[in-house]
Amino acid sequence: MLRLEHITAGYNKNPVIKDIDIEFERGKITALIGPNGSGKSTLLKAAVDLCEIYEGTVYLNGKDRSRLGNKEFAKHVSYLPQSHSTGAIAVERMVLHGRFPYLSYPRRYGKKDYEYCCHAMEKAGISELKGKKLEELSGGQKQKVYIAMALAGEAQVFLFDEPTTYLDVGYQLELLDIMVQLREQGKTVIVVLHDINYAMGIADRLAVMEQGKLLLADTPVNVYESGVISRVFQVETKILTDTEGKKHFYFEGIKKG
Ligand SMILES: Nc1ncnc2c1ncn2[C@@H]1O[C@H](COP(=O)(O)OP(=O)(O)OP(=O)(O)O)[C@@H](O)[C@H]1O
Repeated sequence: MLRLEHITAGYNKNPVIKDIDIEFERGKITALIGPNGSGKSTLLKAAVDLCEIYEGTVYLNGKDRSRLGNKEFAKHVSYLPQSHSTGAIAVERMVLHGRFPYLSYPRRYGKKDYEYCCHAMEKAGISELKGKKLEELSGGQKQKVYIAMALAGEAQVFLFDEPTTYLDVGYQLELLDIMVQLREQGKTVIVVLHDINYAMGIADRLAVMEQGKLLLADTPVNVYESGVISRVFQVETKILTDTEGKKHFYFEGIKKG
């Protein structure tokens, strides 16, 4: 579906991620984890051509991304960045922007666009905010608007960069559920998460980054058993099994010595 083949990418001629080689399959959730500054966001940006690519190729369904037009690519790949600009734009208008790649000349939103937009606002729990201006919203409400914008399209691949930021715990869990639903619909989900338990809970695969390199991409259990999490985050970890047999990470403390 989406493949990064030996990608080296960064900013201002400085490579940040190096020789990243990974394929994201249809109907699977991959959680990207790693310490601050390890290159998780840059990996997502490289996939959507928002940083400089020095080596390697991004493929979507076997086609070289650089040969697909931006609009064609955006039809299939939806990207939710870590930070957003805010302005005086109304919520519904903002969510409608998620329909932009699907518009043909004369670029007017039609009935179908409003239906997708309405459904996405419902999913994100912001229907009652649709007439408000973005600048009037709280951090969490704004984040939901951007989530709705990502959901308003008809993409096959979703890239979410720390989507739980600003959200209360109830909505964090709802968002995880939305990602699981996307997987059930056969979509590809790639999500940067700092909460390892969330990542363990929903991901088919954890991809661990450190200093711009992809160390390992494997099932959550295999990643845990490899000891890599404890090493890259410099923490002592344990897996606890709850009464329903679900496994949870427990961070005992900072690694000593
Ligand atoms: N626009 C930019 N211009 C120059 N350097 C950048 C830019 N964005 C990120 N970097 C650098 O690239 C490196 C990796 O940053 P990136 O945001 O990809 O890491 P991350 O793993 O997503 O971090 P975090 O967990 O803190 O969000 C950092 O050293 C950062 O300073």
